[in-house]
Amino acid sequence: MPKARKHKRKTPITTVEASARPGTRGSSNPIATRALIRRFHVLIKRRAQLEKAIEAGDGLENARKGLADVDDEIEEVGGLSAYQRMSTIGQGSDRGGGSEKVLIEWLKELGLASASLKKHTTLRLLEVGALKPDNYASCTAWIQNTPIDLRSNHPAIVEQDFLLMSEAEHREKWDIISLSLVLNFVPDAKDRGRMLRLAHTMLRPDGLLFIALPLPCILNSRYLTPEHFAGLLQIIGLSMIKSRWKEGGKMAYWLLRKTPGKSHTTDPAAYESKKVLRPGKRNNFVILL
Ligand SMILES: C[S@@+](CC[C@H](N)C(=O)[O-])C[C@H]1O[C@@H](n2cnc3c(N)ncnc32)[C@H](O)[C@@H]1O
Repeated sequence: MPKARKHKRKTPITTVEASARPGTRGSSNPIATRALIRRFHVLIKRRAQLEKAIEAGDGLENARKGLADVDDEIEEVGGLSAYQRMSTIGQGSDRGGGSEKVLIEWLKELGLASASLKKHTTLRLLEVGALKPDNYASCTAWIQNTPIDLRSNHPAIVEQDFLLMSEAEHREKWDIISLSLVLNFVPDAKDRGRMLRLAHTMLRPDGLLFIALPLPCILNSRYLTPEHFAGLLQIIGLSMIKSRWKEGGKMAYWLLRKTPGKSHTTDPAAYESKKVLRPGKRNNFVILL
């Protein structure tokens, strides 16, 4: 466990740009929006580290003080609700629209829309990390969406932590699960791995998992490359059927199919602790089993 660092307060994000402040309707400044999103990610990661330190009894006094400081700053920047608002604004414009467009396009390409319409059935979709209740409103004839989020900002979004959903209750229940910009929000690398395994359990045989991540998570991480990520997915029992990103782009998308058996071609030990795969000035994003 790293020592609790002396907390040096940075300039509060709320002073960066007035239009990005919590309670303000929108930001016309994408730099301020991205600054808040990035700072929020740093704060929740630090928070998770401090909570672990407290649990383990490491440097208790410093860790408690650090946690109180982090909580103060999270509150100062407007908490999860400000983060969600900035995400809606920032990512929408960064991506030219929500990632649901990519998923819908792929499902249509696979013939799933027409097959469901023909059979008069709907695909059960669990949308994890839903900022809006109606992302799939154009597909209600063939998709029955259940949007969930840690913090619901609409009555139609169920307030639920995906990591706390009952495995027994949801085993093989879902046709599709969407984790769009959610794995990178989860502060702990092992919890990210747990999230993928849980999604695998909750999908019906042949079910589909959709993942969206900011491109630097795989193209500019010390610990994760596209190939390493593909190996991890294989171990969990997810085979890649579609992927999309371009050099210089902002986002990466994957569509994965639950496979019956887990792959034994890759050594799971390679995914249990982080290893530097590319040195240099890079980010630390990683997913561990
Ligand atoms: C960056 S937003 C992404 C929203 C949207 N899916 C998109 O692609 O734009 C991440 C959302 O995931 C939610 N989230 C993170 N971890 C979660 C969990 N364990 N269970 C449910 N929602 C979660 C956060 O509360 C946040 O609203």
